[in-house]
Amino acid sequence: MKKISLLGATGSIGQQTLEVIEQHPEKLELVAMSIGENIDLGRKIIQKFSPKLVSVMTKETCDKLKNEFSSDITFVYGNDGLVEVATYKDSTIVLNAVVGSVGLLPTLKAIEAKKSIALANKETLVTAGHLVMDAARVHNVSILPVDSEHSAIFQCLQGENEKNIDKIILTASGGSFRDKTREELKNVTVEAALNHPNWSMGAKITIDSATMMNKGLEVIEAHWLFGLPYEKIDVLLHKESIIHSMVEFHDGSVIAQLGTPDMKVPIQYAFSFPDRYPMPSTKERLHLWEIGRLHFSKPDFDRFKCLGYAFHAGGIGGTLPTVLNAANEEAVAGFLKRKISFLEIENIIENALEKHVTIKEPSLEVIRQVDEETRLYVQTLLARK
Ligand SMILES: NC(=O)C1=CN([C@@H]2O[C@H](COP(=O)(O)OP(=O)(O)OC[C@H]3O[C@@H](n4cnc5c(N)ncnc54)[C@H](OP(=O)(O)O)[C@@H]3O)[C@@H](O)[C@H]2O)C=CC1
Ligand SMILES: CC(=O)[C@@H](O)[C@H](O)COP(=O)(O)O
Ligand SMILES: [Mn+2]
Repeated sequence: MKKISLLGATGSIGQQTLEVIEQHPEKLELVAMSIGENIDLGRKIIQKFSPKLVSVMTKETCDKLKNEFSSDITFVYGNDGLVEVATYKDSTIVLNAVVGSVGLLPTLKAIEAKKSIALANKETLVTAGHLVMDAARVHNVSILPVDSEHSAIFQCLQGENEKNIDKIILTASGGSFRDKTREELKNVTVEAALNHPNWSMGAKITIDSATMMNKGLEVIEAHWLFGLPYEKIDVLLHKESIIHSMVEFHDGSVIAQLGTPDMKVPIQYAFSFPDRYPMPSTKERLHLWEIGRLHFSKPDFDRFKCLGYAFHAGGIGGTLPTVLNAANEEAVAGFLKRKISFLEIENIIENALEKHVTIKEPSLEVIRQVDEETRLYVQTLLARK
């Protein structure tokens, strides 16, 4: 039985993780979880799964829920609460599905507590990949990718010698506006941006997908997970999201992982690895004859500027990816609140990157400082709008 701590149970990945747990009750059990602001959904999850430990965002919510539920359930709150869930004594694996760099500290603490990490929260690796991967090495802990592309690459690499990799090829749908020109992007709405062609996901990642910052974050995530230089990481536009990514080896062979666009597959693989659990018989399988044709093209870096910013920040390293991530989180929040236009997201990120003087090999304290300073800088820009 795998005992799971789930960070971000009320989100898109969190909900799909709970479905996977329900589908395999003899193998998977939820023992601890965190929720954000969605208290109503949180209540329903607690009633259904009876976790032993629950973290919420505020003391007020914590006190309220303590009065509603039996004393068998412990309630905690805030960033310390996230860490308590991540390090809960009875859990063996932590699935981190919170959004944003708030996921960094719980990940590091879970690694120190020797929990396996199933990582959906890509911002953690973008912000401080060197700290996370070093900690995983020191504590001999596995980081199992949940992000669909990285799970695909991880699956393609099973039984392979990493020295034979020529490159990895991350596929990208191109997001909600993949067929629009830059001129047409000037007046796009939040609603249109939230309408991803293939995946149903949380708001922040759906906007990232539309700017292609999602793919940029994934390039940096891949660099850390697979220990590859940026020259060996390619991005390929593939609008159907059927091939989830590929690895090209030095004998010219290319191995790909395919499947319908369904996050429950990589979530489940992170739990079942190195085994595989069967897919429920009710679930639709991949029928390539129904799809007919798959399409591929190279991304245009002038069209998708965020992709270029991510390769640049990743290549320089140090604190620059921290700035990239924090500026992006704040700019996307500003767009979702309708303070700025879609194209202003990339202008803000470019400004923040240009202004920053990179610090090499930053400590956690420096990462936190740079993250906070960048957020304040972007908030100042947003306040002028
Ligand atoms: N959705 C997807 O298909 C994929 C997502 N990912 C990555 O997985 C992560 C989660 O994405 P997704 O599920 O879409 O996001 P959602 O926005 O749907 O969910 C985020 C979760 O985090 C919680 N949360 C948000 N802010 C805080 C905070 N400050 N403190 C504590 N909890 C918080 C939310 O709580 P509440 O809702 O209760 O406020 C919710 O449970 C992201 O890093 C994303 O990039 C990667 C691949 C695919
Ligand atoms: C499901 C998943 O892993 C997302 O990160 C997805 O890849 C987003 O799609 P694009 O960024 O390719 O549009
Ligand atoms: Mn992805």
